[in-house]
Amino acid sequence: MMKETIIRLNKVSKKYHDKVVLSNVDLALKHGELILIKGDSGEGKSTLLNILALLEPIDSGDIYWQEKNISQLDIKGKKRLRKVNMSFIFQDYNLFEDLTLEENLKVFLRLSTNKKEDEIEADIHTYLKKFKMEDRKSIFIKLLSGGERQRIAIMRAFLANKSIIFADEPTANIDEENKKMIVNYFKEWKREGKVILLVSHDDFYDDIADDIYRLHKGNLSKVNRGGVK
Ligand SMILES: Nc1ncnc2c1ncn2[C@@H]1O[C@H](COP(=O)(O)OP(=O)(O)OP(=O)(O)O)[C@@H](O)[C@H]1O
Repeated sequence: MMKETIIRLNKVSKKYHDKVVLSNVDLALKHGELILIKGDSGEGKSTLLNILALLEPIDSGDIYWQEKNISQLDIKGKKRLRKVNMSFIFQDYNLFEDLTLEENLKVFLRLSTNKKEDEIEADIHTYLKKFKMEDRKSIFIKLLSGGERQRIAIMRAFLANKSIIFADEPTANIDEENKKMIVNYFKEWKREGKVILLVSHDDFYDDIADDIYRLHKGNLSKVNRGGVK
């Protein structure tokens, strides 16, 4: 079965001042796929992620949403697409330090979804259990470890239940055992038809990636994996 494309970049270029960060980049994100982006520091991985997330304007090229050209969409329209369809796992977590874990999840869901209060409560309960964090729910975020925060950031993206997940080095602080757990969640997301765009140096994800790309000097090239997926 052909996988449906959600978002696609066509010959997208971007520079900051004189520095070319992306040069004629083509990339399609399809339902049920995990795409891994690698590249040295400063090569433009976050810029690429931000462009796909409609957070960063482009200099030239086109962006298609379900094969409709949205390059000219205004900020409001982009924001709407983002709110309905996209969630993020960032390196700095963006958690509220002075709220408890449970309060964090509630505030997040109120802001990022249109779920009703009883749905929010039920979902939080389910996911706290799933991520084995029920016993941490009343603890202030500032008292939790780096690994726990990272798991919470990932749990939050699950809870938001959007079709595209953008993750920038999501497991930098996580031990092997928890990494395996996270990888299993990514697999579950793929099975549900979600798209995951992952920026990571970690070879840990190579096996579950449908495609791996390397960004270098503005060019995005597919890594040849010798036919093995
Ligand atoms: N808003 C901006 N204004 C000017 N230059 C920028 C801006 N954002 C990024 N850059 C520059 O563009 C280049 C690519 O940055 P980007 O953050 O996308 O790289 P990266 O591959 O994600 O790096 P890292 O792995 O270190 O996070 C860098 O040289 C950076 O300094």
